[in-house]
Amino acid sequence: MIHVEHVTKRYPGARGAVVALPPTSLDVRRGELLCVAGESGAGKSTLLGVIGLLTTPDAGTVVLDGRDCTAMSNRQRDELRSELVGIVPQLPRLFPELSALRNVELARRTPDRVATERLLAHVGLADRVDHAARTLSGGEQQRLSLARAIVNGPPVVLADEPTSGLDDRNAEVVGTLLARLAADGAAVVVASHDARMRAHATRTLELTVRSAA
Ligand SMILES: Nc1ncnc2c1ncn2[C@@H]1O[C@H](COP(=O)(O)OP(=O)(O)OP(=O)(O)O)[C@@H](O)[C@H]1O
Repeated sequence: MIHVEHVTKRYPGARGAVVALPPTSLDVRRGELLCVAGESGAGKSTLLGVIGLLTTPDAGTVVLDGRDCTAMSNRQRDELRSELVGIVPQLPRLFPELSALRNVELARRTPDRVATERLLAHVGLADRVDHAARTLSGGEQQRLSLARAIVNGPPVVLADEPTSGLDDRNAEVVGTLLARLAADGAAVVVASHDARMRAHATRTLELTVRSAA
């Protein structure tokens, strides 16, 4: 489902180029949960951005569901992303004044209140359906963010540090939900240096900080 070959990314810096992502290759099939680990600055978020077609690599190839994204226009990339990819950002991006239900319904391609309530129950928010997002706890907001990302059943799910700042109970809930998505047939990639998240992975890829040559 995800094929990444020799992608790299650098940014210009005051003291020479910054290596945001060293040459990286990976394959993730449906049913797998890959944990991308590595110290701060190793390129985990950059790699997720490249896979999610938000960041264009300097070199290398990204193929999603058999479709080579290398030469795609921004519009084609946007369309493919909305068709295939669900992204759980590091910090939940929610509409704070809107209810949990509205937050998910706005992300849904075809409105379906009953299905949204079922999804919210699935992520443990059955009793928070009508609560404004801003009134939810950090763990609840993270689960709501996950619900938004998966509402259209994307075959590719990318999550950036989904357990950071969560207590053990919420971290376990989020890790279990992501593992279940993989078991149900998604290709899941999680950027995390959290051992609690790594415990749910079928595989781990360790990135290391590189300095520009
Ligand atoms: N837009 C950008 N412009 C300049 N430098 C960037 C940009 N994005 C990332 N970088 C640099 O690239 C490197 C990798 O960043 P990235 O956010 O991918 O690391 P990370 O492994 O996700 O780190 P963390 O665990 O702290 O979130 C860092 O040195 C970062 O400062």
